[in-house]
Amino acid sequence: MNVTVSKGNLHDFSVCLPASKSLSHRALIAAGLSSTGCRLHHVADNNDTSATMHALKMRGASFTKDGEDWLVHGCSHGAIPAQPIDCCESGSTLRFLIPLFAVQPGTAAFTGHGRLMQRPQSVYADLFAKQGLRFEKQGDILYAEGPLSCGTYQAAGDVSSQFISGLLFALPLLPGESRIIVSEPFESESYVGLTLDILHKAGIRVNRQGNTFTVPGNQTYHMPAYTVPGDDSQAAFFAALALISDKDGDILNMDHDSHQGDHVILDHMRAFGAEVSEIPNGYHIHAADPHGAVIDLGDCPDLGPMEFAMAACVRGDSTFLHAGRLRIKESDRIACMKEEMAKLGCMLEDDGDTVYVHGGKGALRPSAVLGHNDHRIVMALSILAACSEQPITIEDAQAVNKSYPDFYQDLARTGAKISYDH
Ligand SMILES: O=C(O)C1=C[C@@H](OP(=O)(O)O)[C@@H](O)[C@H](O)C1
Ligand SMILES: C=C(OP(=O)(O)O)C(=O)O
Repeated sequence: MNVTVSKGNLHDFSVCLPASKSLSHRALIAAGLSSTGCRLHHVADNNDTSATMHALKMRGASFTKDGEDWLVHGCSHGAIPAQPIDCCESGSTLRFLIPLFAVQPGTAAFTGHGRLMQRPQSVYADLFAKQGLRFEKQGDILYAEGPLSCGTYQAAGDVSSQFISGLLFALPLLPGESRIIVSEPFESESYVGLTLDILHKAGIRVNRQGNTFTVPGNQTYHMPAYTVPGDDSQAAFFAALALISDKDGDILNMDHDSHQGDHVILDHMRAFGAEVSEIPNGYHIHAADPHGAVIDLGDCPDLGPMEFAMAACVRGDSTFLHAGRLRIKESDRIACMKEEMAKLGCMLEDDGDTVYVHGGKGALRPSAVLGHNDHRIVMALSILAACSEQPITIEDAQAVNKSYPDFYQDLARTGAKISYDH
């Protein structure tokens, strides 16, 4: 699908964020492991969370829709399906579920689409090899053998926190105590915090001392009823729109007490010269004095694409530190943003782990841009287009379905002009 976006009648706006994708995955998993049954409210409905639900069904959980809620009946030790488990394009689904299917004997097969099966699995590859278990990719199928043993798991912290979250979900189901020791730098650490929050709600005990997580075995999940909060990662798009377009934006369904690492978007917005104030159920963003900033993306990589684009439109240059892992997401988010922003006349340079964006861009050069099948690239480019007098066409725009299927409906409520070419 191609979508053409321009400024149209852009005005002050109010947008209500969808439910958090990260917390939805976690709540679905904790519920899918609870045999006591559980009601989940406001679960994010997108391709990634559907992949997690589908995989949990293959493991033996059942999900029934009751109005807006999901009623979940789970099981702690599920079946290993004969068919490959299709994780679609979701890194979270694949990395959270590999160890869960490996708590029992047998070999589970996983597959995926887009770039998923090329994204790194080195942390699990090493851990499975140490236990003499098969962990092997043949074409687009990954085979992972169980049973994992209790004991000590040494895991690199600089590839993806999703490996640590995956182990934290699975190790409580093993018969004895385990320890995970994460090496520095421990990047995207806040996401492990979200996993611990959900485990705690589900009655699972984990003792954390620094980078060492001690997990008693033989535990049982009891996920209580839970409402998934709004998605702070998605706030970046509309906060950036407010800053670049000089329209005031109310961003609703954003928890004031959020533990999501991407809540830091509010601090980033202040660093870029926005005034941010608390309002009931969210935040008000006002572009006071937009200018460049120095931003650390180590704990919040998903904010990168939108912030690169925003940085091009403000006065002065910006620097993004610890950005290297953006290369191993749904696309190489540094190379893709560089390529697409160049088409619009914006300049991004990179040097290893650091990205530099030259600010001060006035009118964007009208051009068709590619979304590279990456939802965050598509949404970042669409926000730039919504600030442009000239229409800009974004190709591959259906990628928004990965995390935010209603993105264009919400963008249309800001007054931006949007047309679709299916
Ligand atoms: O645990 C999670 O929900 C996620 C962790 C992050 O990945 P990394 O840990 O690989 O950075 C983030 O980029 C991803 O979108 C969601
Ligand atoms: C990287 C992302 O998700 P995942 O790793 O789950 O595919 C994302 O949502 O930007």
